[in-house]
Amino acid sequence: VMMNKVPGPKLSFILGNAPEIMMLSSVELMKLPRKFASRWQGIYRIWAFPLSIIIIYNPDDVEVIVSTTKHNEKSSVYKFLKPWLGHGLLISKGEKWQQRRKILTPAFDFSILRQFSVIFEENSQRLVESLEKCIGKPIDIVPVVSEYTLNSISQTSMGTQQSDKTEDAWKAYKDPIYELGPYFFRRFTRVYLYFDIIFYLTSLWRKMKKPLKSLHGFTSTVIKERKIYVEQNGVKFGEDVNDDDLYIYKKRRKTAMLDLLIAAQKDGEIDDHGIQEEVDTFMFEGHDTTASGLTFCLMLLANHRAVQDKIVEEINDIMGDSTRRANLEDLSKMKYLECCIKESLRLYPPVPFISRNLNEPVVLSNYEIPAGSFCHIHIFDLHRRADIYEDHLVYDPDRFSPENTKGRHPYAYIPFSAGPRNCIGQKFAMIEMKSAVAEVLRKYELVPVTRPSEFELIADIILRNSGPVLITFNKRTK
Ligand code: HEM
Repeated sequence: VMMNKVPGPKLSFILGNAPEIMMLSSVELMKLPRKFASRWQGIYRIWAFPLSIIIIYNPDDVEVIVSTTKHNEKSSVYKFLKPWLGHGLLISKGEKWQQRRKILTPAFDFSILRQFSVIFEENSQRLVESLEKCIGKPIDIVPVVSEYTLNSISQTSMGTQQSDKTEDAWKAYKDPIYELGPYFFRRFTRVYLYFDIIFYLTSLWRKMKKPLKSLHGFTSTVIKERKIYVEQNGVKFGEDVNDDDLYIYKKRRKTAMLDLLIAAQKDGEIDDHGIQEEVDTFMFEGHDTTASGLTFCLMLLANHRAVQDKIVEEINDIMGDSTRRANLEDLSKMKYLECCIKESLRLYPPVPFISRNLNEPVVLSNYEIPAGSFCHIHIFDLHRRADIYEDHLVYDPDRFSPENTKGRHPYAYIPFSAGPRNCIGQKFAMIEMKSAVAEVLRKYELVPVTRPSEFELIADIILRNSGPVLITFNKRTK
C-alpha cells in the first residue's frame, strides 16, 4: 500500500491551518502530536508542503528504522542545530560520522566510566550540600540539577579542573541556550524557514548570532585550557590505565573525551574546527539530557512516597551504617533504584522524539514509504502505549523488574534510542543519575510540591516543564 494511504490529519488541516500552527504556543505544540497519537495506531503521516513526514510510535516500525545503518541519516530537522553544534556526532552522517564515532567510543568505555564515577560521587556530595541551604522550603530543582550535570560533564569528558563552578559561573553557558530555545522553536513551526536560503536572510538568524557566539566562546575556552594543560603536563597518549582510581583521577589521565580528540588531532584525524564541533555537541547532549532526566525522576519520587522509601531501604541494605559515599560497586547493586530511573525515563523521555531521512524506500506497517520522506520517531508516545504498558500513565518502577520485562518488545522502550546510532553516553548517564538520586535520598525526604498533573510540557529539543519544578527537601531521619 502506498504512502498516500497512510492515515493522518486531513491535508487541508495542515495546509489550511498552517498559520494557526505557527501561532501555537510551545505547550500547545507539545499537545498536538499527543492528540494525533491517540487517534491513530502507531503510524500516521503529515504533509507540510513540500515535506512528507511519517510519524511512527510502534515497536516493529521503530526496529525497522533504528536497528540498521541503512536509515542512519538524521533528518533536516537537525540542521536547525547546525549553526550551534556543527557536524558533531549527533548530526554528522556517512563516513564522517563513522570515523568520529570510532574515535569517541573509547571515551565511554567502562574502564573510563569507572574513573569518572569518583567525580560523580564528589559532585553528588556537593549537590547534597547545596540543598542543605534550602531545607524545609519549596525549591525549583531545575537550576540545581543542571549545575550538577554541567559540572559532571565538564569535569569528566572535558577534563576541566575541579574548580567550584557555581550556578553563576555556568550562566555564561546556560543563558545563551535558554535564549536560543524559542528561536529553534520558531524555525521548527515555520516550514519556509526549513530552507537555509530563506532562513539566513531573516532577522531570526541575526538574533541567533549573539547567543551562538557566546556559546562557542565558552567552549573554545574549555578547549584552549585543556590544550595548555596537556602541553604543560606532558600527558602521554596511549598508556595503559592504572587501576588505582584516585591516582588516575588526580592525574587526569589521557582518557577523557577531550584528550582523545587532542590525541586524534596529533594523528591528523581531526582539526580544531572538528574538536570544537564535538565539544559543543557533548557539552550540550551530555548535560541537558541528564538534567531533564533527573528533574523528572526526583519530582516523581517526591510524589511517590512508597517508592522513595523502598529505594532508601535498598540503599540501607547495601551501605549498612556506613556514611561513606556510594561508589560504583554500590551503585551497581542498586537494582530497584535503576528500575525507578528507567520508569521515569519511560514517562518523561528527555529526548521525546528523533528523526531520520529516508534515503531509500522502506515498508512500515505494510505501507510503502518512498525515499525522500522524513521519519519522526515519537519516543514519548511509544512509551505511553496502553497496549504495551498497563495503566500506562501510572509511575510503576516494577515494570522494569526482570520478570516484568520478559517478553516485552526490545524496541518498546528506547529512551536512549537503539541500534548503531544510539546514545553514546547511555551508561555514563545512568551512573550519573543513580549517584545523584542515591545521595540525595540518603540525606533527604522529598516532599511533593509540583504535581505531575500540573505539568505543562513544552516542545523543545529536550523535554522540559514550562514552569519551575518544585520539591521540598526535609532532613531524613532514617
Ligand atoms: C538521560 C540522559 C540521556 C538521554 C535520554 C539521551 C538520549 C539520546 C538519544 C535518544 C539519542 C539519539 C538521538 C538521535 O537519534 O537523534 C542520543 C544520542 C547521543 N547522545 Fe545521548 N542521551 C542522554 C545522555 C547523554 C550523555 C550523558 C551524553 C554524553 C556524555 C550523550 C551524548 C550523545 C551523543 C553524542 C549522541 C549522538 C550519537 C550518534 O549519533 O552517534 N547523551 N542520546
